[in-house]
Amino acid sequence: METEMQSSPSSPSEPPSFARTSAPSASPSVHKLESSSFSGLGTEAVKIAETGLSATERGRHVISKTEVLSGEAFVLLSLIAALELPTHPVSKLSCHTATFIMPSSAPTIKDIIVTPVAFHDPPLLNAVGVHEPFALRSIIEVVTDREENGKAIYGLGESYGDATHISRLQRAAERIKKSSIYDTNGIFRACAEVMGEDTSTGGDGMAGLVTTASATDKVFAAFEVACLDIQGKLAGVPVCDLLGGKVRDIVQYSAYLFYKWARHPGRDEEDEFGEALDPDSLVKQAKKMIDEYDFKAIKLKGGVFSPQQEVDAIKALREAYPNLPLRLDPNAAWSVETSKWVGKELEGIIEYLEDPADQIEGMAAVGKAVSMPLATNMAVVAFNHLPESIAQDAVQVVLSDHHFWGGLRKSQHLASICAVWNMRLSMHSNSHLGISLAAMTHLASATPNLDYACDTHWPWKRRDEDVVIDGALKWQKGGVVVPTAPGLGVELDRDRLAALHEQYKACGLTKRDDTTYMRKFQPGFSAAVPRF
Ligand SMILES: O=C([O-])C(=O)C[C@H](O)[C@@H](O)C(=O)[O-]
Repeated sequence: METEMQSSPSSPSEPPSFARTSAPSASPSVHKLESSSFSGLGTEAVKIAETGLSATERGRHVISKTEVLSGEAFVLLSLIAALELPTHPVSKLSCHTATFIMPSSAPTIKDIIVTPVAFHDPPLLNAVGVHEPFALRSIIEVVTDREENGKAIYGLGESYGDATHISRLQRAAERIKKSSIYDTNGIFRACAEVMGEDTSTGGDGMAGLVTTASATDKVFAAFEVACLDIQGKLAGVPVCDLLGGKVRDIVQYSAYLFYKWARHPGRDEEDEFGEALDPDSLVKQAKKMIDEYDFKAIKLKGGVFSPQQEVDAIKALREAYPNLPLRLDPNAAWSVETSKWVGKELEGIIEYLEDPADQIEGMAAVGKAVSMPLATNMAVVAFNHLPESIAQDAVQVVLSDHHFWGGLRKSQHLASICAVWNMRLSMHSNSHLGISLAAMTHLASATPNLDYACDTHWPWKRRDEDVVIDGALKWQKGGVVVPTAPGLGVELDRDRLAALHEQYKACGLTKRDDTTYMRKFQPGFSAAVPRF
């Protein structure tokens, strides 16, 4: 333990004022507690220290003094009582100003490892093209300076796998080393600084479907989740407890249907779902997913075929599943007029229509003409989009996504804003692995108004491909049981991580680009909106 007392010329009559400052980087685990004046405290401290009592007894003695001492004085005397200071150095406390250097209880970030991975992805069709044979992600391991059973305590995050995004994560990782794992505000500032210096372009990780989210929030989110994972592990509580406690034991997800090809052209592997290019095959797809997961809501990714075909598909799903809420999402592929037509056709059939038209203005125009709520994960994807959207009443449901809304706590800020402005909340997803599913589940479990069934791409992932040890995430009744183990509740499987990293290196992809891939097979394909 290091203690340091320094005198200074400040007036003894000034009230004590303390500032807790981060220690110099050379000694990251140490914090300074400074006082400009300790008028009268030296005497009190000496009296307590000289009692010869044990630390616990000295603590009690300090508590008995709290009625007469200011808060700052109480802090100082508590330190003396608690920190086993030997009597003789304390007796030298005849100064009026002091700086204590005490060991910090906050673990700091010792290292961050960002590992790009690739996992198999079926040829799922959307408005901008078709999924490539591999989905890319980045796995973020934040390693602390603390150990348990001889192993460093670490936290996990998961994010996009585009090379540009990975390079941003790596640069931010260097900047936030030595930060306290509790200082997520400081980590955010460091990410903002790094992004302020960034000149790279692209890296959205979503094939151009979401381009206006905050790059800082995207970089920060992965580190925030990892820090919360560590905080939960250290406190012995699940992440949902750090977010206010779970309000539901199971987080519901929707059956996320896609039009799809049977296999990637030129590749042998056929996935378990087969082709789905018409209403009947989509109903079959829904049945397969619902039989396996017991999903209680259905979402269809549209924007692929003519609006009439997609309306027919929704009507077929309604017939097959009369009681399940339905949603249709064409990723802004329709004009305002087409959107209005679809809205009228599907009145009373779908619970919300997701991103029918482009931008806040397009959504607001559609909203004036249709009766169902409009949802978005394209028009409103950052906090600075909210005022305009609210002013125009452009959307009634925001699809949160902690990967681009700045992590779990900022997603909860979004939830509060939605509650105030009478908007509802759902959750968006992209192809992802178990770390993201755990984070999504903790967030939704602890956010009371995030009460629509969330989106997930989980059923599209091969069961044997992940980076976490199997068994922690349990599917039940259409949802994921909120993990109760400390932190996110998932642990890294290093062999699987290594295998998916090798797959990343071998697959030759460096960014998600559904459009270029689609053009290999349909050279005239255009992702420009509106397509219909
Ligand atoms: O709801 C959405 O817009 C999405 O899920 C975006 C995804 O990237 C989806 O379109 C996909 O996986 O093709």
